[in-house]
Amino acid sequence: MPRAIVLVLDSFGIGAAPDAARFGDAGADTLGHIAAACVSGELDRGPLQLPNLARLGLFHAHAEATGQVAAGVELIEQPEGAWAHAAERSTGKDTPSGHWELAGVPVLEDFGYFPDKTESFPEELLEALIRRAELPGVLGNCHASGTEIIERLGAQHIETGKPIVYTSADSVFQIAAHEEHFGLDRLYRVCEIARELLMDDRVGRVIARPFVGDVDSGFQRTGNRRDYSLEPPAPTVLDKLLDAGGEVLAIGKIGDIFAHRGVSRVIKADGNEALVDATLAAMDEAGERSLVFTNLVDFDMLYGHRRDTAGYAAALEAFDRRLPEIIERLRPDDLLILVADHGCDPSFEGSDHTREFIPVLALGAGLPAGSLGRRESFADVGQTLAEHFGLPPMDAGLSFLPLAKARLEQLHKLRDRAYAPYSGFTVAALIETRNGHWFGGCNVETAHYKSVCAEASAISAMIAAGEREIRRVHILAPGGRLCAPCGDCRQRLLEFSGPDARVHLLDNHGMTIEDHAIAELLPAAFVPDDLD
Ligand SMILES: O=P(O)(O)O[C@H]1O[C@H](CO)[C@@H](O)[C@H]1O
Ligand SMILES: [Mn+2]
Repeated sequence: MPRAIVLVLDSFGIGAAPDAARFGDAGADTLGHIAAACVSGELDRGPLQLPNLARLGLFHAHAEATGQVAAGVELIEQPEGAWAHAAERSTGKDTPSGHWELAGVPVLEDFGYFPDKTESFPEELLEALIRRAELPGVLGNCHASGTEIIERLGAQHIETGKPIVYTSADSVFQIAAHEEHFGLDRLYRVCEIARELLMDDRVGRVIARPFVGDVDSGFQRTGNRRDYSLEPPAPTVLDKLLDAGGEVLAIGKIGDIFAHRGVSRVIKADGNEALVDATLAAMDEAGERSLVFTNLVDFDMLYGHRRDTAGYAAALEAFDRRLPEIIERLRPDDLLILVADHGCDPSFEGSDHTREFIPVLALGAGLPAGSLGRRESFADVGQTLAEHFGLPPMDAGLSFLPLAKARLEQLHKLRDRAYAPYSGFTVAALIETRNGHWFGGCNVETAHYKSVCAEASAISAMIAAGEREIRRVHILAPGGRLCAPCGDCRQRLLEFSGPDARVHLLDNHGMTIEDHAIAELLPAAFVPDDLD
């Protein structure tokens, strides 16, 4: 029975996304700029050493995303993993939307933001918070970096008892307070009240930012951070796995990010090393049909937002050294996927996230090594997980697993049975419906040369069985060559397809050579509404 291990290297982008300019992030490249800084001499160190990530195809993915090989890197001949670069469909570039999209649910409705750099929060909001949480007032009320603002206002906070509230370009309301002087439980309570007050404004997260220390020794944030997130807007692959009797082990801040929905167990650990340890322990004990889902937060929190390129490089190398321990623990049916949730280029101006492609590095579950190209959405990861666990398909995303063996055998059989004595061009089509059922067809020729295409015959089988909605069509042509549906069949497929339905043109091994939205295959189509 399948298991999956998904690690999110928080903020590890691999090059500006096509829409980066809209976010003020043109030219961002977290990995590329770290690699360049390492060889430039400015960090007083040698080239970035990530041999194990390279073996999974990391630098190949980066090169395909940016058109350039990262500085100081020589691409290895044959990576062992399957690699891709993926763009984000969600409208934000923050942690919740990134993770939810990875879990199959892109967030197309925007979150609520506080764009003003100072006096950022509405007066009524702060008044309500002060009243309900019985506070003497608040400090901050601006955009800030979390470490800088506690240095600046920590002493005043201790003196006045007023918590520090701040935000950033993300949809966040952050509250920093001293663990001993203010109290950790009290801070959590204040955050819960703020969460309630910010529900209607769709603010993605309220974050508790406890710290310790004093003016003389300086202030340090602790591992007791807590995120109070909105709930994902639709069932994620986590929810679906749980519904189907599976288990989700949420390591680090994953539980918080999904508002504890679709999570069987929360495992907290402080820092990347401890998070990797927790992941290894979870891999040892996770049963069949489990998802081990880890967020490695240090890349983002300690280095990306702090614009610490040397620290980011060292943290990547430290993770790379632990990667073999994870790979060694994989069982034959396990699928390992390494991804990120957004970028946070440490060489970029400001201290915010950057809109970037993320790497998708996958290993196991029969996935052949090689490039999986550009993925149009992080949701491809969620769809892949749904397919891996045999769950009903997600509404968004495209699985990058090859067609399951049994389905591929069915396609080959259908193609063998095709009746094409005149053209010799045998084709098979396999339709997957929205309800998760499958219907096959092959082409049938006749002496008067008016043949029935494979797609048409599969559609007939679907309709005869009482189903009407196509989700995907898999097409296999002679020799596994590329063969797109003819004009007639595009019209037929469109008749029974929702906007997300796709056609996959497969090779003999069941890998997608090309895939298209069915709607895009027939622009300016004549559709049922035109008859009204
Ligand atoms: O500067 P700190 O407090 O680390 O905050 C950062 O962390 C938040 C959550 O990831 C981001 O929105 C960014 O503002
Ligand atoms: Mn972040």
